[in-house]
Amino acid sequence: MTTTTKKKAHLLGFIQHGVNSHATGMWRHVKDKIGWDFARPEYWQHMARTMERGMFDAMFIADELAPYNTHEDSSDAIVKWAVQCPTHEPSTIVPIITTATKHLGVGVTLSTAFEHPYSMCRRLSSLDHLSNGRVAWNIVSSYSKSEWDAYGHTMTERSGRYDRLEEYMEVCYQLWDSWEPDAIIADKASGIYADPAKIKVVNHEGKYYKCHGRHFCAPSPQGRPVLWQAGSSNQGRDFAAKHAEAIFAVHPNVDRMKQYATDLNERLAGKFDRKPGSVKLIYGLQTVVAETRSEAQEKYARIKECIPPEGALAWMSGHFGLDFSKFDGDAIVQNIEVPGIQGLFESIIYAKGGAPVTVKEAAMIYAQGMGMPVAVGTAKDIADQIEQYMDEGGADGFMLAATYTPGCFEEFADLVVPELQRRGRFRTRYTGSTLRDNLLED
Ligand SMILES: Cc1cc2nc3c(=O)[nH]c(=O)nc-3n(C[C@H](O)[C@H](O)[C@H](O)COP(=O)(O)O)c2cc1C
Repeated sequence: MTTTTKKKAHLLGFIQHGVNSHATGMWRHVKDKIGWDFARPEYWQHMARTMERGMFDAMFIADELAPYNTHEDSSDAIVKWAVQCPTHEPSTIVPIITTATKHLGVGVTLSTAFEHPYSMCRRLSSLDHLSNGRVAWNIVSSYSKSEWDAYGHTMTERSGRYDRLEEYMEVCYQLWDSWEPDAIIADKASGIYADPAKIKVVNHEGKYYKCHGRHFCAPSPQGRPVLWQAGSSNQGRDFAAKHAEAIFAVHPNVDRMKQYATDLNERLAGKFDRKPGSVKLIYGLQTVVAETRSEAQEKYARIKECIPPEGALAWMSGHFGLDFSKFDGDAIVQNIEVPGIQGLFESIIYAKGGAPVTVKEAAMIYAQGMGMPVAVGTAKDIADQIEQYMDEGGADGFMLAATYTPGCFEEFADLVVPELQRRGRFRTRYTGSTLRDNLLED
């Protein structure tokens, strides 16, 4: 008789370096950040230790570079309702998180749009050194007009952004791979620190970038950060299948998850000669856990009460690059095309299994957790749902969207993690020494 071992889940805490993450209005929840200030290191140290106690793979920090300004051609509603605003620079908290922990990784979202690959590589190599190899990079290229306005550039359209991103990665790989492993001699007697013959000068003259110089950092523990991606258009999926080691996707139900996993595996094998299943598929999930189902439903209702309708609509306008204030609240989203994040818009379109969703409904669904499925119930209920998404939907793990913090992660670590461990679906100790080791293990 053969027994098949079911795969174990990977877990990440999905947040922003700001007053509010991805559940709009959560800053006003009675349990949010009691005694904590998001702009102080103690909060991040506590969040990090909580996630490490729960044996998460990493904390994953989303980012955008400026408040959205699509809604009514303004960022008023965004600042008024704290819609991902204020948000501080994400890489500044990486060393705080990694010095408070031994194993927890950090995924950091950094846009390529306004930064040269040379300084991006230097920053990421430095962070990988300081964290002992626990850094991932969520590669984004600025989908929001507000970012281009803030940096004083005209926004390029999607295909141009991906074209440029390809070249960006080419430069990054050259820089990260330019030091041979034995380039450092550090011979005090002769005074020779490194062998120049073993450190390539990168000479890149491309359509978008020029780079002539040596990478300023010696090879870091992981060599390069774990490469993460969340592109969801056709081009975005190809980019992810070519470059990513892990993907973050949001799908509201098992069927959509299954379709996505099949599509990705076809791209991996068919277009990029990579093994199907070799890229970790991490799906967004929001959880509301309690000792009883009725208590969990009660909690969920309190969370939803915090959402400000205007802030919800403004967030949707920001993510999808379209001014939803111009639409009738009863207009059907299935009839609307958006220029912004395609994959997340699909999570709205399929929010009711493909049945019509109005703009008004969409805004409230989206504002509560970016269109992710919400698991509400006891630890057993949530573990059942997690197992189903893994066994039927192809998930390798979950990006757990914050509600009130740090409470939602404390509750998950205390209640859901032990249940998953009892079922053999989650690690009971960290086995790897780097984020890549831990994340890529089965
Ligand atoms: C689940 C998910 C999370 C994302 N998080 C971010 C983010 O934090 N910052 C950002 O600038 N873009 C983010 N994006 C945007 C994408 O990485 C990508 O740039 C955008 O979707 C445009 O590419 P696409 O048209 O291929 O989807 C996210 C997208 C998805 C699907």
